[in-house]
Amino acid sequence: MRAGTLKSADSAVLEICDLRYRAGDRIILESVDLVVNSGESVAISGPSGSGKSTLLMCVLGLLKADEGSVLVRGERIDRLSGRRLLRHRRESIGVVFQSGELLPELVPVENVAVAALLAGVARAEAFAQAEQLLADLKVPADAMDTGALSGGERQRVAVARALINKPALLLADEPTGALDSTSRETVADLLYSLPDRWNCGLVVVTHDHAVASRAQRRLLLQDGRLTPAPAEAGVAR
Ligand SMILES: Nc1ncnc2c1ncn2[C@@H]1O[C@H](COP(=O)(O)OP(=O)(O)OP(=O)(O)O)[C@@H](O)[C@H]1O
Repeated sequence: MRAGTLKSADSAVLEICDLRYRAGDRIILESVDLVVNSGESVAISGPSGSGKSTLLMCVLGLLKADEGSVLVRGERIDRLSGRRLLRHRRESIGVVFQSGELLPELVPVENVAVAALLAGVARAEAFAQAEQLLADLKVPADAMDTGALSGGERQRVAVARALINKPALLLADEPTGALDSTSRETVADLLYSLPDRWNCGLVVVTHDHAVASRAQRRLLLQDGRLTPAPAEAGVAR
């Protein structure tokens, strides 16, 4: 067993145990517990400032919590740093942000392939995989720059980029926040189809009740704790 690896349930891709995070004298995460299995979708809602992005940053290993543990695919990501952290993140986690974080002057296939290239995949293979994914997600691969695509198309490119390294865990932070209602539906359809199709675990942070309600489990982050969301959670901002 490698250092920092604990034996965990076979299907658990994310295990957070008693996570506590404090910023100055303010407690952001009081005690957060969460297990996400492969093939499962979880939506997290909560008031603005409740710590949702902080929680995702802890899962990515970008913020170190004061106490508690975060295992991604059985490995203590909270104990990794430097290249080992980078590699575990690249190999295990895909991320979709609201803004897409794409380079507008590149065509979609370049934006997607770059994530595979960074993970060490050979150029021809990276481009072939990117083209396949974009065809699967019905986005033109190289007809125009990414910046010229619609918001929904750009978000599908962002999903393709998050998927290209076949992550066990997919994190989406407000993935539909910048979209109109039609594109929102399309992107939500796509995201929620992924746990089944790719057998990944999906965590969606969203204020959108309609998007949250499609997850298998809906949770509310409030007062530093995750609890099952009441029916109306996700509306509050
Ligand atoms: N280094 C820091 N020092 C002080 N406060 C911080 C620090 N980092 C984060 N915070 C505070 O922690 C709180 C949680 O922020 P976070 O972005 O995680 O909330 P959020 O639930 O994602 O909010 P939103 O829904 O508005 O995106 C905020 O009040 C933020 O100002």
